[in-house]
Amino acid sequence: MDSHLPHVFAPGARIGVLTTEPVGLLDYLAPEGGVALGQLVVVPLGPRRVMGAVWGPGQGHFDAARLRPVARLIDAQPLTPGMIEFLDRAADYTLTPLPVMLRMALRAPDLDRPPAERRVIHRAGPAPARLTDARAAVLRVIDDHGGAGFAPSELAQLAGVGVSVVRGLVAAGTLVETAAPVDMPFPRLDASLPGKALDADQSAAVQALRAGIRGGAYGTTLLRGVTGSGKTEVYLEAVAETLRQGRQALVLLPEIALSAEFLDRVETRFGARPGEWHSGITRTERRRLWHMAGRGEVGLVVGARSALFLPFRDLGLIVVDEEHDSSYKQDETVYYNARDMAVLRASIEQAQVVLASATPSVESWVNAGSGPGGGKYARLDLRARYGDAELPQMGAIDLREEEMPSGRWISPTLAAAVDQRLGRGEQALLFLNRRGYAPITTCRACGHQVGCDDCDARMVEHRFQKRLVCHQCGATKPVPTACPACGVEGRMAAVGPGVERLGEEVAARFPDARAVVLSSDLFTSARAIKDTIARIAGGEADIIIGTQLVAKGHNFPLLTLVGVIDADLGLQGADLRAAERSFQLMRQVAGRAGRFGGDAGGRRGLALLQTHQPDHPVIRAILSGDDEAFWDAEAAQRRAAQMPPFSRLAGIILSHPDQPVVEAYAAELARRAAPLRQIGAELFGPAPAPIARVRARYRVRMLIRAPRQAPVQAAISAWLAGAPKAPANLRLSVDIDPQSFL
Ligand SMILES: Nc1ncnc2c1ncn2[C@@H]1O[C@H](COP(=O)(O)OP(=O)(O)OP(=O)(O)O)[C@@H](O)[C@H]1O
Ligand SMILES: [Zn+2]
Repeated sequence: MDSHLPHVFAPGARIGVLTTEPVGLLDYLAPEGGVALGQLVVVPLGPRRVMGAVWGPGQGHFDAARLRPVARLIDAQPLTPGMIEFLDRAADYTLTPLPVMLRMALRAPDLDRPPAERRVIHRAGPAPARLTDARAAVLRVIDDHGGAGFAPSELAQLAGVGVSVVRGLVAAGTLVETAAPVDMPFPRLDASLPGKALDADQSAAVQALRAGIRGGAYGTTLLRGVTGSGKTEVYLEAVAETLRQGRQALVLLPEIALSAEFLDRVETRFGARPGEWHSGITRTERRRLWHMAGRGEVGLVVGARSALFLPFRDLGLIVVDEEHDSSYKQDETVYYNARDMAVLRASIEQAQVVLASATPSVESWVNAGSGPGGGKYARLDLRARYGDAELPQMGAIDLREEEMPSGRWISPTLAAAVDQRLGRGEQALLFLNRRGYAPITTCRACGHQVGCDDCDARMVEHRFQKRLVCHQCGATKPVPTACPACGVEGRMAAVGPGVERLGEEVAARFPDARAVVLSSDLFTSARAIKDTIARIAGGEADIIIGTQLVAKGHNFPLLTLVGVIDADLGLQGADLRAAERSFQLMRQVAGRAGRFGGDAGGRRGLALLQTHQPDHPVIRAILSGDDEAFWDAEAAQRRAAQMPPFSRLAGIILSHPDQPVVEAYAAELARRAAPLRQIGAELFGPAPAPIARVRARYRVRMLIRAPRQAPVQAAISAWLAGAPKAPANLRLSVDIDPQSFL
């Protein structure tokens, strides 16, 4: 933002208002009393009234006589100039229309309504004597959210009942309706409470981060530390320093909805809980946090990727924990990577970024390295686990040499290791990154595999739900008893394992063990998963069977064995990140083992990888423990192949219900690619996407590869601006820095 722009506009001045409608920026007249830059307003648009934000002086290309004044101001803190610049630049970078970007930043309920109208429902007494299903559903929602307040209509909607049911429970005294303690500030976090005593690596890292924060300028640091080394402890000290400077901090976590443990740690360190921003919070909380971020009345926000678009008043620190995690990339509506947008936002706000990981992305590794392309980020290392906990010992189980009857996936060697832990009262985790019962349902008579009607995907049997489920579109159907292709009865068979089936095998082999299957689809709420994780940590299970849900960040003190059922699962993909992803996932899941050292009564953990390819470079790298060599080799390969971060990629995804229509249009686009060639970019495709049909739409992809410094966004804009009009119902998305190539 140019610093000479006025920050207040006099009454009647011509101003530019960015609306949340597709028309985007329009000129209006500043209202009586004037208006500040960034002020949220309601403006007339034709017969309607729409929301917008004052984005700067008017553009001028609009007849002054026809200008209309702003209808009214919204009672919220104006967006800061930094926020405006961030949204502008994020829109440019991701090639997202600016109004869509603004809508993302205003994603808090009822922003344009005065707060006085808010009424909320809380639990007040015991369940009524007459407890209908509808009433029980309401109480379940309220109890699942641990006492949070709901608007009556929101509560009814979440419970899938009419508002009258909620009113009935209020009348019965089970619930109470009160005026909402509207948008209360969050309790102050007390940074002066003592932190933990730090070891040498931790202290050195904290010193460096503190210095950066005190400097008050932009900087990004890769905080690399093996699992259990205390990265969290270190960045909490960076949060403390930020709070002491009077600025706000944001910690992004993958799977935040599940991270009860993290919130407890914040409370222990700072005496109060942070603001939370993720899909599991209520509308009331969402609205409150949005306003408090803008007023500077929440010191620390812990959130999912979209928390990056909160209107912080003065953001001094952004931590991206598990920075390599693919959930930071949003692959719909707005295609953005929260890690990269965090760096952008921090550079505008003069803030510090901490990227924390035991297994950084190759991009961050290169940026923080001393090799070609490096030097952009600082790097700090925590080299050992905290205290006397040791990293787990790693081993491979060569499945070619194990006796594996069909329908069994736990090798005798792994089973023996599990038995040993059971005998010692320790826990074992069996990891299989596949939800459901079996990935394939096939007919033994004709070989037909049951697929989704609308997608090019097999349907996955979920025995717990008694349905086949498409993991692309979510469609379900009953498991057929007769083959849908040849009609033969009784020959349908489940092929391959999912976690549910592995659960069956565990029950049969270890009948006395308490086993629990952890997979997101087996739980009805985030809270239910959280509770189960807490119970596991408390020792209420002997064998945990889980998908990647268990790989992330949990501390299970009794867990000393991790068995990876199929270490080959992720190795095959043609994806440029297949090796990297497998490596990260297996390192992370292995890192759950033996996190508590001798004085906690624990032993050194063991991680066993079942594989048919013990000599595969990724498996060898994991076994050897030489992570640096692995990343250096990955980076060298990317460089040789001119792949990111040594070049830039953009994906173009087109879809349409008719295959010839989308193919013809894509071919036409490809013929007109001169603006891309002008910047030295190459265009690959169009080609059918690897999943060529999703939700009954045919999908075609193109891939653009450009030199690192080339203005790829501008070239794509010019290219698409010169394209012929798209056929009706065609969808085109641009994915800058794609993570998924499906
Ligand atoms: N300085 C310290 N004093 C006391 N306990 C510590 C210290 N540092 C770390 N710990 C403890 O060691 C365990 C691991 O630390 P932490 O969770 O911060 O590691 P991490 O590197 O973030 O782990 P991961 O990457 O596996 O999530 C935790 O139980 C933590 O409380
Ligand atoms: Zn489908």
